[in-house]
Amino acid sequence: MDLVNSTSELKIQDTDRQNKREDYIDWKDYFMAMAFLAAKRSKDPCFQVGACVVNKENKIVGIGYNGMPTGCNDDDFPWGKNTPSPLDSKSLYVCHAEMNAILNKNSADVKDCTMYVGLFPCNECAKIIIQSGIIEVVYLSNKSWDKPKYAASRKMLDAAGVKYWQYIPKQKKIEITFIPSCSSSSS
Ligand SMILES: Nc1ccn([C@H]2C[C@H](O)[C@@H](COP(=O)(O)O)O2)c(=O)n1
Ligand SMILES: [Zn+2]
Repeated sequence: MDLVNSTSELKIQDTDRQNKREDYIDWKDYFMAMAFLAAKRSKDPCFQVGACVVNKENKIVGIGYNGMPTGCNDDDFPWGKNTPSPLDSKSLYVCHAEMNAILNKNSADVKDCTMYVGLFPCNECAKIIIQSGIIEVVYLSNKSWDKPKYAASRKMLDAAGVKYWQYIPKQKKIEITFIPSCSSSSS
């Protein structure tokens, strides 16, 4: 790029920086993205699920992902499924993302909060969601919708008046680059 072009490009960028950014992510994409980022911590080889609990002031009060309970070493406990012995199957051990997000809360309680989660909650998580006072669940995928545990989950959430709805993100992808933006505005 020659000097003239790069100077005019800089001028355009400087003018842009006088105004508020318009391409920031909205709250819902932000909270769902936080759930997806948390999921990246999961060691599950098949499903990485994350959940993010948000209060009425749009503050995150809990975040979690699916993983082995504290003290149960990820390398010693099984990650397989449908094993000859059920004792060797992850499902008896893994704490679901929803449960972890609620238990990890940094507030006194999660009453009247909304949960953002990558997968629709199972029946066990629905019980914990209801008992914790969460009033809304926003989920992205409902891949196992017809399985009994998800039907039971809906039945309980409906009875308890917990609202749930599928979120369609505004953007397909949110990229994180570990390079500061506005780095050329040195003066
Ligand atoms: N809403 C959900 C659903 C599943 N998980 C976790 C639990 C396992 O690590 C994995 C797959 O579960 P499966 O369908 O095989 O019982 O995903 C979760 O955290 N939250
Ligand atoms: Zn669950």
